[in-house]
Amino acid sequence: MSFFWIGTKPTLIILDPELMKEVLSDKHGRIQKPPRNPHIKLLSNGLSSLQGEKWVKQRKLISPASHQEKLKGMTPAFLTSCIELIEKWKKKTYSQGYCELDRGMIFKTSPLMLSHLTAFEVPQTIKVSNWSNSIPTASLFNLTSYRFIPTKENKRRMNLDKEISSKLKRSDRGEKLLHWKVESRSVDDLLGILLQYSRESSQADMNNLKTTGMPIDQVTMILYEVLRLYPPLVQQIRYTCKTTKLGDITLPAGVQLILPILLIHHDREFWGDDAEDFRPERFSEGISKASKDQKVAFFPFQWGPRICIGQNFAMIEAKMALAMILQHFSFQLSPSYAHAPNTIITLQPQHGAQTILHAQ
Ligand code: HEM
Repeated sequence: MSFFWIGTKPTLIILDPELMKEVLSDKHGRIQKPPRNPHIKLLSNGLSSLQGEKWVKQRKLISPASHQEKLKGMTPAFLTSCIELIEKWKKKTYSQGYCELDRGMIFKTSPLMLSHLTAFEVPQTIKVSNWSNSIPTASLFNLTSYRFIPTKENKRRMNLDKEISSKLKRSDRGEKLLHWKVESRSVDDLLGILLQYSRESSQADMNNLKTTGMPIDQVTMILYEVLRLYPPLVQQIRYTCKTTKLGDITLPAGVQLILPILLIHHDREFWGDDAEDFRPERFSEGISKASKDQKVAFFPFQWGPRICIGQNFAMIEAKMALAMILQHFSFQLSPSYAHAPNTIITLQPQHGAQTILHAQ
């Protein structure tokens, strides 16, 4: 633990994963998330920014949709999305057998993805990928009214917002979703909508995926290792709102707690001398055995009651997408790629992730 001041805020950086878990597991309202500034609220005004009773209510409402069993039923919908993407890439590679892509292709706003994210009320994945250029400017001018000034970036953001809303309104599923949101009906309704999506047409591809025997466990391992080296959220901030005992020390109210996820994910003390290397095999026996002394030092989805509600969803979707894509294409970094991870709310490649895609 190291203690210092940021401006007028007494701040504690927590470097011990056990203490980090303690902070994130607080159920007594002693430790909370800091209030968000209005620009961040624009990006994400759903569950992740709620506190107290409102959070408890909404989390309870959404939780059933995030359980593994429920999500399994959504595989046809995931598959359809992947097939659409593969078809698009096949067209691009058709003439030369390869093409160069930049990041963001996967996050092009497919109706399915829109409905997923809206369902959980986390529009940030889409919005961050599209708005990333506007954020540094916004954070420079940390003024509540800045977002209303009709700058080029603000206009782009407003248009994107309109586009997303109108896409949702146009599609049948979208209409149902909006209805669902307005009336707060059961989450099962939403899953029903997603399940209907192309159930029959994608069954053949599901069978195909099974017979080609992709080493799905290895795909998992790869995803974990990527999330260890490049966790989308590099740190979490909390603050004590009451006197709080943490480990051996008692903190007064008003102490800012910084949880440096990225730093812990790269710490040799927990991951060994090869902490900087990309070595998916370290997860071959699961998360708890991946780090030294079986201490869990892996927090890409956070921990405790506010753990990412979309983690199963994200992992299933990513696993399936990767397994399917690798059956049709191989990847190679483009010579124009420059490795420069950068944080604009989430960790992302500053100059893009130019990749050469080869049709198999
Ligand atoms: C690799 C992908 C993802 C990662 C690494 C990730 C990570 C995280 C993290 C670290 C948090 C805690 C944020 C905080 O407390 O400030 C969080 C919260 C959340 N995530 Fe994710 N997430 C991912 C994908 C998703 C997806 C696909 C969804 C929805 C379908 C989702 C929905 C949410 C929600 C609703 C919360 C707020 C939970 C709460 O406050 O109770 N996430 N996520």
